[in-house]
Amino acid sequence: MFRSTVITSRFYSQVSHITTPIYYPNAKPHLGHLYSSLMSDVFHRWQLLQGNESLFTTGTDEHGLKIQLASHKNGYKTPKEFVDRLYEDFIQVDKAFGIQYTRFIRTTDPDHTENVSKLWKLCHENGYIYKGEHKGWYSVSDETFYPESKVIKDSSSPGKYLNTETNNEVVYHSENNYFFRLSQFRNKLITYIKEHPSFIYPETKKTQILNELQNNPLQDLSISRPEFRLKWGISVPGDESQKIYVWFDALCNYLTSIGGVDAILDNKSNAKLLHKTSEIQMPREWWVNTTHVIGKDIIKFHTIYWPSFLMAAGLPLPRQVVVHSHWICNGTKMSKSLGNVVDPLLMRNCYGSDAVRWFLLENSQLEEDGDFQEDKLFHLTELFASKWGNLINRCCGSKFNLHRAVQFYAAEKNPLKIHSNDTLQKDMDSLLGELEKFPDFMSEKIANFQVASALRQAWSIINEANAFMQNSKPWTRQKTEQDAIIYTCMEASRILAITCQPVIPELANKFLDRIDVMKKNRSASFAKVNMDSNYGIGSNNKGRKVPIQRVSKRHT
Ligand SMILES: Nc1ncnc2c1ncn2[C@@H]1O[C@H](COP(=O)(O)OP(=O)(O)OP(=O)(O)O)[C@@H](O)[C@H]1O
Repeated sequence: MFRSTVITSRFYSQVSHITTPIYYPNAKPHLGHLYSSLMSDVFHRWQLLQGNESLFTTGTDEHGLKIQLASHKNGYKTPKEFVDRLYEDFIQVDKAFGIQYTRFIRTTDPDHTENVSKLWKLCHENGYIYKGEHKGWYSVSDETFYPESKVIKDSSSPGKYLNTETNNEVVYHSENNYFFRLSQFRNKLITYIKEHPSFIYPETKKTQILNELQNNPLQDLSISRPEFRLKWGISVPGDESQKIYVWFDALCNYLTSIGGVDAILDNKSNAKLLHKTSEIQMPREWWVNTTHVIGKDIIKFHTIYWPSFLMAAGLPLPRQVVVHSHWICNGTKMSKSLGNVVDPLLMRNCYGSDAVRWFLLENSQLEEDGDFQEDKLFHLTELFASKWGNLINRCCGSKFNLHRAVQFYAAEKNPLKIHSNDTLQKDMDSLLGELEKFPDFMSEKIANFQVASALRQAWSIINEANAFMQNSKPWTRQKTEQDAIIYTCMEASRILAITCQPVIPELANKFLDRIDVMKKNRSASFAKVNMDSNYGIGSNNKGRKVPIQRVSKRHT
């Protein structure tokens, strides 16, 4: 399921690999899944726009008891038939929203199952896995054992118990399992996190995990389940009576997707592990430049369990784990199990994929839960049409000549001047100044996964350009001043559209098409004032289509 063919890493400092969590295909994806994928997609597209090399992997976590039970409940003959049907829903959402992954990994892919066994064997050979008896409170829904201290009686159902972390039901169990010596990693993790202060991001999440590690000893972790209870999983190497715990299996996807354990250890491409058409050279370089984007619900698995598994296997750790907050609905986390979800496909059909993409990024903050409001999404589509679309329509009106303006100011490099009006000159200089700063501002925000403020800044520039157009009345002015105004406003649109391509790939390109920016002039290096001296050729011709249509609000 690779999309590209040969992936090289010529500039090691400029390679990056970004991942989403692999999602559990036990029900259709919702807006929360799209959000994690979108954050990763924007980061990946940004790297490509800069001419850097980037890999982006996402996928589905297809083993485990929850899938086994859901498949049975939904009347499927086997869990494989069930996941074969449901993973397509995730691909469909990715396609609908232009999520441009380089690999969609499924944990049932043969290279993955082989790779999980390898990781297990390494941890075992290094003495970090042993067999023992496991007693405790188990939640089927969370596939996790909880300590006694986190178990309470369910006040609404006598005889039932709940865990205090997720509020899901727990039952008391005793069984033989394999254990991972997690307890041995507490100090190693504390040291690593302190020495690599950006490993867990944002800062508050780093502090949370450090506090947790400093205040609580780590218990060894049960990493297998008896086959009679969990049929749908990867067998423990050398012991068919046990299946590997779903988190050990799932987390390993991040290694599989760029070549697997052996390839990373040897730092050689391992064609055998990969799909035949693709090859990743120097996989270790990609691995150490890997960023995991995750929701805060799975922070423990990615910042405690996963680094410990890697250390146990003698593998290096990824660069960073970026933890985002949740989209909530009716006061609680939007989740498949609760069903309190917003269907991304429905929103796309009503408002378009790019509007949803921009909306999710502009209305979210890494550290605060977000509330989805359809009214706001609709309002955004109005802004695209009435502010950005309208600015382009006006400058591309038949009274003006954008190409002439581009030639005069970009090609011939004449100074942009409005004579005898200091206020307008100031407005123009301010707009050009904002434009010069915008791409770097966006770059910094994308690197910090805080795109909202950059998108708000884009609106501020569009508003400034609209006000400048209105106040300067280009239709009343002589040619060179008229051209200076039209040119400045369309430089705003051009630079913003190039820079915002990773966020609104379709719409940005429609805007660029409308002002006849050549395809080869849409990379990051062109996002500078006066950088393109050859656009706008047919933009003021009569009969050109508007780049964006208004949409109606959905009746709810
Ligand atoms: N409400 C949400 N807001 C933001 N991200 C979410 C949300 N729900 C899921 N995600 C993303 O999906 C990941 C979890 O995937 P999962 O398939 O377990 O979703 P889920 O809806 O929580 O499922 P379930 O209800 O079955 O536990 C999160 O870590 C996050 O990346």
